[in-house]
Amino acid sequence: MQLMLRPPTSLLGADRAGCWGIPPGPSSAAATLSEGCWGRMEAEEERGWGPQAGTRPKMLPRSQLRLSPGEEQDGRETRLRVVLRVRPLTCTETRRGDRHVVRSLGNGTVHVSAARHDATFTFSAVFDAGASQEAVFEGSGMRQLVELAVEGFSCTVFAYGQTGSGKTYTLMGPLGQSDAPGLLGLMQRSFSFLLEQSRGTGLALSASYLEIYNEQVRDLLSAGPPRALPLRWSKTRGFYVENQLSVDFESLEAVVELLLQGSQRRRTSAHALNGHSSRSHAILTIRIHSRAPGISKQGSLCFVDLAGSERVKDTGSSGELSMEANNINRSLLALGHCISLLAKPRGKRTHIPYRDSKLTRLLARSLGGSGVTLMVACVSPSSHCLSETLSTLHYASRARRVTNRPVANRVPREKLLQTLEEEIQALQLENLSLRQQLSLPRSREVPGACPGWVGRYSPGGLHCPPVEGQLPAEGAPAWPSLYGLLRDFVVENEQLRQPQLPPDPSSGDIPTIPSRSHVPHRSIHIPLSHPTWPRHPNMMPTSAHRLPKLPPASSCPQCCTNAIVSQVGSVPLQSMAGCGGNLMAPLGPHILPVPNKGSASLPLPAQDNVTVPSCWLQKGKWSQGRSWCSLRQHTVPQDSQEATGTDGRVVPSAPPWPGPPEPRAAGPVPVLQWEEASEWLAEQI
Ligand SMILES: Nc1ncnc2c1ncn2[C@@H]1O[C@H](COP(=O)(O)OP(=O)(O)OP(=O)(O)O)[C@@H](O)[C@H]1O
Repeated sequence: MQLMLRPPTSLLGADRAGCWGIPPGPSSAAATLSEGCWGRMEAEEERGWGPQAGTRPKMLPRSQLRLSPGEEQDGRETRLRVVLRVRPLTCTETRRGDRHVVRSLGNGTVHVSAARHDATFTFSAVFDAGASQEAVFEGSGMRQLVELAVEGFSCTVFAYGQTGSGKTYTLMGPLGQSDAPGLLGLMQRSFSFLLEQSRGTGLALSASYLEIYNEQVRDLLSAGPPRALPLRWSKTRGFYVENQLSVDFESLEAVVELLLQGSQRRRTSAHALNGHSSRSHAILTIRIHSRAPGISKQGSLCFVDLAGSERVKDTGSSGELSMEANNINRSLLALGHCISLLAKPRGKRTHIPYRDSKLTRLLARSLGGSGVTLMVACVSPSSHCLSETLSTLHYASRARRVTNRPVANRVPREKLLQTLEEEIQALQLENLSLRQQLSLPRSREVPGACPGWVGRYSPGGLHCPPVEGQLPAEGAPAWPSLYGLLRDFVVENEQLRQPQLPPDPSSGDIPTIPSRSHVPHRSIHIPLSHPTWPRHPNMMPTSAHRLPKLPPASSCPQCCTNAIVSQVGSVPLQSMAGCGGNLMAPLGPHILPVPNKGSASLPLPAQDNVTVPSCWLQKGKWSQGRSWCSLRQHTVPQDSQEATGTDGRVVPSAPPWPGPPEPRAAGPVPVLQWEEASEWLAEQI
């Protein structure tokens, strides 16, 4: 699909033609943006930057939008950017003889005039009825928002306004009219720009689409009758929807098709003010995972098409329609309440009642959180809608005072790896110092073991290049090996400290143990019952060593074939968990299982969502796509769950996963979630 971002004049004419009355006054108000990043734009708006009537939208130089890998912008207070769009009068309004009561004065200012209501409001940009879809895309700052999402920020654009004020039109344009590219909305233009950005940069893109209908969260992409999905909260992720379907895409056609499919499933009805009124809030989220080597960022771009506020007497709703309207109004009220509280200076803010509605829970990050947010307020210029218009304008003005502290999202895996590496390094240094005190050799080199391993994890050389064939390749999951190393160092540490332990046959060299008072004591938390934890009655560390949960390596049938060799550590391993006893290494180097990239046992990012390739959405592939969910369950062999080990040998044991301490039977167990692991690790270290 070719997206023409600058529509021919004829198409713009079509946009304005027909029933739509174009008001007199300033020509197409396209905002002129300051040059700089999002934060700078806001600062300059404060100094009077805003839309200039009649000027062409100006694109920001890309170089100025790029954030450095250090993200020096992170955490800085940034205001919500609020722009206003005034739609043209509809046929009905024109026929009725409604007057224009909303006029753009330029410079981001809009004037509302009516008998007893005369008011002026200022926004970051104002688009009057003549503004094209392109002008809104360029002038609203949407392009910058996409760029920030690519940089790892959680970006949200939400359209707010009375029913029939043009929210859906602004975000999606008239859906299904692919022959009129000039009418494409912010979404399609953003997709197109995003895909342009992703070319050759290794971005992985996926989309999810849900609606909040009558306070129920429903997946718009999953097949079958809509069913409510649970909304959960976690310390690291905040509020999130569990089991939401997420679909990978690589082309504009694919994502536009998803948008179309989802929107067709969304609840809509006709009422007096809109023949195709949305009865639910819709949230389409694009997740952007940058796979560039070095820095791994995970941004998101979220489009929120709020259902319109409505006065039941105006819309003539009754029965189901009126119940929907009540739910819509209630959630918008909760949103307004949060915005009012968030508009206060940070020091004076009280508790923000995000939990009052599903909508505010899902928007928590975008409002007062760590995201970057654009609000497009939509109004009708009609005198008939005056009070609703004023209400929207007040609402939007208040939203301008809300501030966020945007923080770019790094993939948790990165943090996890970094923390593990730091722990390993610290432990290694400590063991070295213990060995010095015991007059032992500096390290227990095992003849024939790979030198690269030690090189990489020597105190000063955590990041030395790996030796080919012995370490995980670039992009391969390194952390199972890091866990193995950490465990080895912990065991060695305990051996060096505890005289009653049997000497390590591989080194045979632990003479005396210093008293604890002589050595600095470190506490590394490792779950003793972890499958890779070597069980020995005498080897139980006195400090509660606990490692973050790991998926049982046993689940990966290939892990043995992909084993890597470690020469660090010397615990007499009878067998390694998850390798069915094949990895016995009582005297030699440890063999640590490295599951294949993408194998079922590996924790994948974003596991709360079920990700399927977009092709599965095609007819006939749904069942396959859905059943993929169940791949997240895998089997742990019985032997890896037993913990005997009274003979001084290390025997694998079943790990009690945090939660209810039920003994787990052999069979499917849940795969570790990255979020859980990193969360727990963060808590423990
Ligand atoms: N800027 C515009 N130019 C031309 N037509 C518009 C514009 N804005 C809205 N419309 C038309 O107005 C009608 C109502 O718009 P839309 O459905 O987008 O409103 P809405 O705010 O999403 O309403 P609801 O909240 O009820 O879903 C549609 O027919 C749409 O095509």
